[in-house]
Amino acid sequence: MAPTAPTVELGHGAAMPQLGLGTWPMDDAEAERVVAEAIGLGYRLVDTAENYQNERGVGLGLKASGVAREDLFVTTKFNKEWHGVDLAAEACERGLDRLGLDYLDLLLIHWPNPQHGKYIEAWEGLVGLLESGRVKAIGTSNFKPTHLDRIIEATGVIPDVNQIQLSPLTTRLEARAYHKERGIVTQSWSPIGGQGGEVRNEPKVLQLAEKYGKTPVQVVLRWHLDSGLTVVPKSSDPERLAQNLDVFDFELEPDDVMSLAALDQGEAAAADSDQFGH
Ligand SMILES: NC(=O)C1=CN([C@@H]2O[C@H](COP(=O)(O)OP(=O)(O)OC[C@H]3O[C@@H](n4cnc5c(N)ncnc54)[C@H](OP(=O)(O)O)[C@@H]3O)[C@@H](O)[C@H]2O)C=CC1
Repeated sequence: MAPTAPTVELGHGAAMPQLGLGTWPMDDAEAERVVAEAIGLGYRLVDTAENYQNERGVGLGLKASGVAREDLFVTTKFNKEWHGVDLAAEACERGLDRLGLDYLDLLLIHWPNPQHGKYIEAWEGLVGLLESGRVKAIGTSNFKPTHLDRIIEATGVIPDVNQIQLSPLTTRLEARAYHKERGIVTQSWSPIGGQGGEVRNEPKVLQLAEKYGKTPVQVVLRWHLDSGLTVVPKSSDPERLAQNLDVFDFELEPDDVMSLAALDQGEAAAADSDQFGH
C-alpha cells in the first residue's frame, strides 16, 4: 500500500495533504468509483468543483470509502454566478448538499472572472464562512497577484491556498514568489501536464525517470514536491492512482529540480485568468 501524503499547515491552521486526487473530468459514476478506490489506496485529499458536475459522485465515493470524515480533506470550488457575499454562502451550502457533508476543508473561488467584477464580494463571503466554521480553510484558484492584492486589501484576510496551472512547462515564478511572501500555499493543477501530457514525454523527464528508477509522472510529481508545491493529479486508473501516490520514498537532487524548471515555456503557456474562466 502506498503511504499517505504528508501534510502542510495552512495559514488558518488546517493540515492539508501535499498530494491529492483531481476529479476533472469525471462524471458522477466515475467519481464515485475512483474516489473510493483512491482513498482505499491512501489518498486523503479530493479536489472537485461545482463546474465538474460530479460533487454528488465524489460525496458517494467519500462515504463508500469508510474512512472517517475528519481524516479526509475535501476541496470544492464555485462558479462566477455566486460571486457575492450572500451568494458565496449559498454556493457553499449547495456544494455541501451535493457532497452530503456538513463542512468543507477548503472552499475556493474557481476563477476571478475580473470582467464580472464581483470576486472581492465573493471573498468577503468566504471570510464569513471561515469565521462561522462552515469551512476550515478558504482560498482562490487562477488568481493572479493583482487579483490577490485586491482581496487582501479589502479584507485583510490572506487566502490559505491559490490553485493555479503549474508544471515544469509553466513554472509560474512570479505567482509563487508572491504566494511565498504572504504565506499562501501554491497548489498545482494539471501538475503532470493534463490530458495532453507533453511534460511527461520531455526527453529530460524520461532521462531522470531512468536515473531514479521511477516513472516519468513520478519524477514530475516529485519536482512539484521538491519545489515546495502541493498537487492534485487526476487519474481514473487504479495502477496510475497508486503510482502517483507512491512518490514519498525519493527526492530529486537540487540540480535535477533546476533542470526540469528550465523546461518553462513562460507565462503565455498558462491559461490566462483575465481572459478565461467559467
Ligand atoms: N482550478 C482549476 O481551474 C482547475 C483545476 N483542475 C484540477 O486539477 C486536477 C488535475 O489536473 P488535470 O487537468 O486533470 O491534469 P493532470 O496533470 O493531473 O493529468 C491528468 C491526465 O494524466 C493522465 N495520467 C494520470 N496519471 C498518470 C500516470 N501515472 N501515467 C500516465 N498518465 C497519467 C490521466 O489519465 P488517466 O486518468 O487515464 O490515468 C489524465 O489524462 C483536475 O482533475 C482538477 O481536479 C484542473 C483544471 C483546472
